[in-house]
Amino acid sequence: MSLDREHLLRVRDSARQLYDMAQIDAAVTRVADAMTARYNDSNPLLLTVMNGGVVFAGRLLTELSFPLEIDYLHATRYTGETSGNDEIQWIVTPGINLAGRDVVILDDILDVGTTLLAIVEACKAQGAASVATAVLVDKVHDRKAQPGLKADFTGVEAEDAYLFGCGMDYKGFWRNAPGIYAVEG
Ligand SMILES: O=P(O)(O)OC[C@H]1O[C@H](OP(=O)(O)OP(=O)(O)O)[C@H](O)[C@@H]1O
Ligand code: HPA
Repeated sequence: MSLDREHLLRVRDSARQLYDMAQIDAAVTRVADAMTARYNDSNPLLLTVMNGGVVFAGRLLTELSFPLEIDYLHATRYTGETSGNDEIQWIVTPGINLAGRDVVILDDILDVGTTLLAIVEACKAQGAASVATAVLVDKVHDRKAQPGLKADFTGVEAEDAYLFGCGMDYKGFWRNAPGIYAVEG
């Protein structure tokens, strides 16, 4: 999507930083430690949800020192907008056979949770032995798809604002922003 450059710069410059990269890296290390405690004796398959999961996955993977495989999928329900559709759209499904595997889904954000729930169900339907979820950010509000819905591994919690940075986009941009930012106004 191409958007007015001035608008994009204004959104970035007026945003409020909620977490800087030092705080993000500390959170990623906590997630890595918790995943190590659970998967140290197995060889899970880590599935990154593109596009948003790319930064989280990149920073997490080198902190894990047990045998693992990676693959990715691309599912979206926001498609460059700031509010989502009820149905998720599958663009790429995992290339590796999930049957009998311990699968861990990696994504940037658990917002309503519709996306993660659909992906978990799809992995179970393909015969995964177990399916866990890991997100960099859990947005705190009472609109979760299921009451009390949580990921198995969570980096940080964030307030109920539209967020960007560390993989999360504002209308397709600023996934590259270093840290987590709340759009103002
Ligand atoms: O919990 P939910 O309310 O379902 O929202 C979370 C999902 O929304 C974003 O993906 P998006 O559809 O924007 O695709 P993207 O990864 O390409 O940004 C994000 O990466 C999560 O996958
Ligand atoms: O706050 C958000 N920011 C970016 N992507 C998202 N996908 C769901 N919620 C968000």
